[in-house]
Amino acid sequence: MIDVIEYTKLYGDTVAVQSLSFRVAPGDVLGLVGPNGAGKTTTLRALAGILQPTSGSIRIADIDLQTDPVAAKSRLAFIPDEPQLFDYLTVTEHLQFVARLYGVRDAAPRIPVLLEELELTAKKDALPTELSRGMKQKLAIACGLLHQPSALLLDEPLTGLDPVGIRRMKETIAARAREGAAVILSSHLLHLVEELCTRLLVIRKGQAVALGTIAEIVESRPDLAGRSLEEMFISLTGDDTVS
Ligand SMILES: Nc1ncnc2c1ncn2[C@@H]1O[C@H](COP(=O)(O)OP(=O)(O)OP(=O)(O)O)[C@@H](O)[C@H]1O
Repeated sequence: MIDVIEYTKLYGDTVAVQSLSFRVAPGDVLGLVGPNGAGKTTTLRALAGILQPTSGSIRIADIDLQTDPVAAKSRLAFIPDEPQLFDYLTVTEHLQFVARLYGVRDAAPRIPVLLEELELTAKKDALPTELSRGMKQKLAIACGLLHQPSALLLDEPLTGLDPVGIRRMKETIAARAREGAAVILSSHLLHLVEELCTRLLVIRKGQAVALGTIAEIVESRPDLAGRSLEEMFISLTGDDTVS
């Protein structure tokens, strides 16, 4: 479960996110969408405990991220759009290191299964410099999944993946939701969002302009009925939505 209550983040005078409140239940995949600069990355970094809120609070699996950050962070995984890897650790060593950090007891049998799921078995002894962009992305995701997080935060997870990799990544994300993770996925790829997400949060200029299933959003905005998600996005994030 992910709970965001009146979250606000200012960078100096810039309001990046304003009074954002939403909940992601176990098994839900929330699509976080909005134009460039809308506040998506700021929101994900806040949920990962990297950015302190200016005001408001965030709870991960019912644990307050500000008052008990270590416990809350141990229940989540944040996979940023640019994979952050260690230059001198191989693929397998990355996973072994993460297993130690998170105290994963059954890492030894789980690592080969994850490597296979993410098509990295052949590269298990490779260093990051020997991996393609897509392989680095897959390794970052494998590291995030190893401790079976209750909350999974993904920023543009398909960047750099080939068509087979994209299909497998979608299956990987959907499988984690089926197993009970609360997933937030930020992407500009609206077809991915439409396929994978059970609910949408559309933000613009740091404010929520729509939240719910597509049916719920259409119910509150009947003018959007029959429109494609792309048309809905353009209409919801257009200049007349937020003053
Ligand atoms: N470190 C920072 N210092 C100052 N302003 C920032 C900082 N990071 C982001 N911002 C500002 O906060 C706002 C939200 O940025 P954010 O990166 O969250 O947007 P985004 O929705 O992820 O955009 P994109 O789709 O382009 O990745 C923007 O106005 C941006 O310029």
